[in-house]
Amino acid sequence: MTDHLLLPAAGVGRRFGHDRPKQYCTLADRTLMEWTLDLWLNVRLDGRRLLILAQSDSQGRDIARSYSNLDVAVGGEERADSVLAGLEALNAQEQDWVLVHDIARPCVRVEDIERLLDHCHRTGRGGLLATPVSDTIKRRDGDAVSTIDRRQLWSALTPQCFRFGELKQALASALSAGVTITDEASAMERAGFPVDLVEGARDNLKLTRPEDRALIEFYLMQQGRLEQR
Ligand SMILES: Nc1ccn([C@@H]2O[C@H](COP(=O)(O)OP(=O)(O)OP(=O)(O)O)[C@@H](O)[C@H]2O)c(=O)n1
Ligand SMILES: C[C@](O)(CO)[C@H](O)COP(=O)(O)O
Repeated sequence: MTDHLLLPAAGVGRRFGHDRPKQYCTLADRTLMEWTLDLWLNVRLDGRRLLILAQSDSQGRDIARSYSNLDVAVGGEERADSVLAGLEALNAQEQDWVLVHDIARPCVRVEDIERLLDHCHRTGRGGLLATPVSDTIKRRDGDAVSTIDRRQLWSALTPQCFRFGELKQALASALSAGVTITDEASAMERAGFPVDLVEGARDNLKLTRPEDRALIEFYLMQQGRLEQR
């Protein structure tokens, strides 16, 4: 079996509110995209690496050209459409493993990625990096507010790692059924495939809102990847 990597990077970053997609916001001297691509250079994978870009994204194509062993595919309307497009472009063997990682998560730790991959290789079961919820969680239903027991609640991170054939089938089935899919695991759960959680570090933050930027810079400094200011 071979291990491949898909990097969804075809979003527009609406919640970040920038004049350009958030994957092109700069942290020190590099774009968010480059911080994440650089991190993955430290992960040994024997398969293909695919950066999934918006159709008209010339900046991403320019960046991709400066990385060896990085191919480009065109994404779709939603993240799940982009991942499915990436799987179709990958055209791997059914039993190959596919890691899917948000380009917007530059602080993921190599050791966490390796632990997830090792879990999948050892058990033959797919899974995802996740972190236990630490806040008290509320549900609001109209004017009614209630508290949800958080002892079984986890925040899903990426990468998420599943077998190529099963993931492609599960994602295609969910999308054709019109189901809203925000991560690969939810499509696999729906299809009845096993999904395991592998605890990952909480600093694997996704750049989503403007206030996340300073925290990601801090985490990059904490990890020794960005010079302390
Ligand atoms: N059609 C899409 C939408 C999102 N993504 C990617 O999926 C990852 C996680 O999605 P999210 O954080 O939601 O990014 P955006 O969709 O860009 O953000 P927003 O929802 O605020 O527009 C990002 O790396 C994003 O580039 C993608 O490849 N294709
Ligand atoms: C896949 C993901 O990172 C898991 O938490 C997340 O769902 C992607 O962000 P989105 O805002 O849901 O597209």
